[in-house]
Amino acid sequence: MTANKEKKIFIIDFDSTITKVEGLDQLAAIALAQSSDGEKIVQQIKELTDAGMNGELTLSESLSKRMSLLNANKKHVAALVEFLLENVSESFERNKKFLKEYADQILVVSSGFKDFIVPVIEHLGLKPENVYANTFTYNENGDITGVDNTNVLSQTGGKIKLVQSLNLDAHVSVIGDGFTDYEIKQNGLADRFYAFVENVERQKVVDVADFSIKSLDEFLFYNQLPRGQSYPKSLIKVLLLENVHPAAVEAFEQQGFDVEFHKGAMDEDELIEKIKDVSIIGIRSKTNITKKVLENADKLLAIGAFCIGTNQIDIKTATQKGIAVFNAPYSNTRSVVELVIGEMIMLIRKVFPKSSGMHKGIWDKSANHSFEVRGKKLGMIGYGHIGTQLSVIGEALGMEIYFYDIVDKMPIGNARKCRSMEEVFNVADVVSLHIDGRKENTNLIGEKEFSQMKDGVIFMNLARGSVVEIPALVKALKSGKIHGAGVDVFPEEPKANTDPFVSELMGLENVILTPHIGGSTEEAQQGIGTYVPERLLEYINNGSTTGSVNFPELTLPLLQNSHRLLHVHKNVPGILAKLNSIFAKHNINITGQYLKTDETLGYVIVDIEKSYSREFVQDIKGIDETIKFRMLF
Ligand SMILES: NC(=O)c1ccc[n+]([C@@H]2O[C@H](COP(=O)([O-])OP(=O)(O)OC[C@H]3O[C@@H](n4cnc5c(N)ncnc54)[C@H](O)[C@@H]3O)[C@@H](O)[C@H]2O)c1
Ligand SMILES: O=C(O)[C@H](O)COP(=O)(O)O
Repeated sequence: MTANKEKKIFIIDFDSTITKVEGLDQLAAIALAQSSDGEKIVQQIKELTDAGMNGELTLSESLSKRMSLLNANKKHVAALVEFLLENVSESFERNKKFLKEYADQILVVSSGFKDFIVPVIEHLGLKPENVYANTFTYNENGDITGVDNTNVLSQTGGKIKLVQSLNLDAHVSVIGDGFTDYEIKQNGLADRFYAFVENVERQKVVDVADFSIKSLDEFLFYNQLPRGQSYPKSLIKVLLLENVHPAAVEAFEQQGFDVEFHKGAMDEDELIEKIKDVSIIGIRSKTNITKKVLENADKLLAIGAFCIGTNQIDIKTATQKGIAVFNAPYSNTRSVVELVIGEMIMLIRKVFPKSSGMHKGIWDKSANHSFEVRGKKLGMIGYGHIGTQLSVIGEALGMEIYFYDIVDKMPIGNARKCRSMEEVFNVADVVSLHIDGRKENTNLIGEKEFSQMKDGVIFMNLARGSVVEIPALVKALKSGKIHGAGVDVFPEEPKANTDPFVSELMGLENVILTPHIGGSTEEAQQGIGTYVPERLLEYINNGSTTGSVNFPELTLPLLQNSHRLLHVHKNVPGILAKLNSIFAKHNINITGQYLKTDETLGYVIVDIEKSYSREFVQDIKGIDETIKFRMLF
């Protein structure tokens, strides 16, 4: 092209680019909703659309075939407009400011129809006079009869002819999802073609594109244009493992992140490979984020444990690398407590052996060795969120509560604090573990501890598999020392539901085995699926570290009319002075400053006026103790 490169024109496709769907397909779905073979016809129309977009059919062939199948009128078009307004691509909705500001330079060129395009682009602040598209023809009843055939866009090669006729003397960028969008560039009428894959990815189109973009934000970022996101979220990879709740996937996708979801956990080798381009990872209890994994995680900003326990994460290394870790400290507390109560009653009544007998035709009606929980002593090791909640409900069932915690805890209700585990073991009819999985707790309960318990005790572990020596538990069960056990967590757990489970506890009488489902209720998972992404997004979008398990906690005001500098550094004396001297050297006007430190980390947030130089940013990054540095605006 020989053109005035100073002037920039943006040609944007409509269907599946500005909106999430193809307008004509959707019109067919609306118009044929009541028809008996409607679904079949809609499918045919979709296939014809695709064939046109992929270049397998000429556009006029695709359009005329689709029109002959369509049976729509003005009422359906109005319903379509309503639908499209609800289904504008997220990144276009996000960047209305750019669209409005650059409206004179944006041309919407589409083989769709002005009848539904114009109301949508007006909603985005674009100009109707800059829309080049087809129009329907209607009869006197308002039924669509066809297309205005005099419009070049109804013909094969229509977009090329149209752009040719515009004689654009400018640097032209085309953004679209279809092959016909690429053809504008192919015919020398544009400088760049961007394949837009936020809604649909057509390989044939991606293959010929100069760039493939997952959002409008990416286009604006590459072209240094005003945008709603300082760094396009579609370039930020979020890896969600272990079947976290769909609410989590939705939370990230809604904001335009590049989300990858897996049902199972990943082992170390897989993770080492995967983590390289991941910025946020979401896991549950089965994925170990080890030192080796973290050594390969140079882009990683945050880890979300979609559960309570964080012992599967090497927190020390994460902190040294300036990676913030979040969890859901109480979203599944109640679910665990309910399972403990349920199992405790089943175990003390010996319900499971009786039930298994019944399935084999054995009728064993007897009260022998079956008890109520009322009046019994419930002993807990660990009196945190779960322990205290269990304390309340156990007491409501008429139990006496005893507990031991390494931290001094206030007893709830009539619960009694013990000074050692042994004191609890000596007195309890039911022992339940509610400690965390820190290294020091590995094999905390073994032969010695079981021997300190009362004969015929009920033992429950719904905390962590690593805290109990399984051979010792098996021995105590076989000897009758333990009357029944409920075990939900194991030293070795399958990574996925398809992997087998093996344990010495299998086949023992009055032992309830559950596959680590203490926190697996719809309610808990829904709560966690909302809570953890909220924390992660607050951190990524705003810098707030509310609820972080390893970062100094700071809840920051929303960023307004400033740029925010987030500086994570080793907590040694003099960093603030170094930062301030750089601000002074570059004459930076500070509009807000926040600082929080703990033993290892310092976290400084500075809001500054928008103008600053590249050298200023380099100077900040150059501070020796810098661990991580980000700018938000
Ligand atoms: N089975 C499941 O699905 C499931 C679900 C949720 C939580 N959990 C496990 O339950 C654990 C407890 O959860 P929480 O929310 O109550 O955690 P929490 O952190 O609120 O409470 C743990 C308590 O244990 C105490 N503690 C740690 N080590 C101890 C020791 N050796 N002796 C005595 N006390 C000790 C701590 O001081 C703390 O008060 C979690 O860490 C997690 O591992 C399992
Ligand atoms: O730490 C927890 O919250 C529990 O162990 C539950 O873990 P999960 O999410 O892997 O079921």
